[in-house]
Amino acid sequence: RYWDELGALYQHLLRVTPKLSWQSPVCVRSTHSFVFTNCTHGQAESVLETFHLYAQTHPSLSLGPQRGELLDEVVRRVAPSWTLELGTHCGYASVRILRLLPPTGRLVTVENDVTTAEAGEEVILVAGFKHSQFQLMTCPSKDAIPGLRAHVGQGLLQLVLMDHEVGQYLADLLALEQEGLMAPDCVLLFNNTQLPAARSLLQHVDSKPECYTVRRELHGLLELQRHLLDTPAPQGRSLSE
Ligand SMILES: C[S@@+](CC[C@H](N)C(=O)[O-])C[C@H]1O[C@@H](n2cnc3c(N)ncnc32)[C@H](O)[C@@H]1O
Repeated sequence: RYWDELGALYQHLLRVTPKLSWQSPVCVRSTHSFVFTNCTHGQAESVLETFHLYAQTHPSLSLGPQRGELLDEVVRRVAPSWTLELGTHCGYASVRILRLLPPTGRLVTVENDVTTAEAGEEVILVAGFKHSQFQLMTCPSKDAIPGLRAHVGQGLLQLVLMDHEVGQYLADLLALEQEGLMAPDCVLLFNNTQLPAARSLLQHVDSKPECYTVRRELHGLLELQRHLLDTPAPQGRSLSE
């Protein structure tokens, strides 16, 4: 029951303790090899179950089943044509998203670590998805976002999941706005918003009630709804309440 919290703490430690960062590739290789060896290839549900099995005995950076179910609910509701994920890791959330997309739905997922990106891409392919359904960009999010307009088109992102470096969330949200990438009613999910590094994002959202409504914040996963330009802002709650 505490693995999700341990995962968030582990991720936080990796960020604030550079000496520990050597453990990150070890975690990636071990996650990837466990999933690759034990799942039924071509079956997305089996890939997800194997991630869960791994997380029962190892710290994991994957979104996990609890937050994963919230993600599923959002993907089903939004049925997005274009989804952006920042922070692919071993492909757990990518697989969750891809298995629920409508037939024409596409996922762009961004991972800045080369070894991790290769592992994540292999897991997504092993789950049975094709390069025509997803694109993995291997670069920091701040470099990926400016090039996305040519790929995705203006105002077409309907779902964004930020699950990378929490301190980067606000800068990336502002960049998505500046590039005009999000649809007017785009839904945004931010993982680990309980961490202190998310404070600037939460303050920004609180200061822009005319732009964003907080739909909910559960298990550290914050869901925001961008407002349609021609409709009044729905009544949301303040994050500082
Ligand atoms: C918590 S893990 C993502 C978990 C993944 N969404 C899942 O559910 O399996 C965070 C990942 O973000 C990557 N990352 C961190 N900062 C990044 C950045 N600025 N741009 C792109 N990727 C980043 C890390 O290398 C790591 O693999």
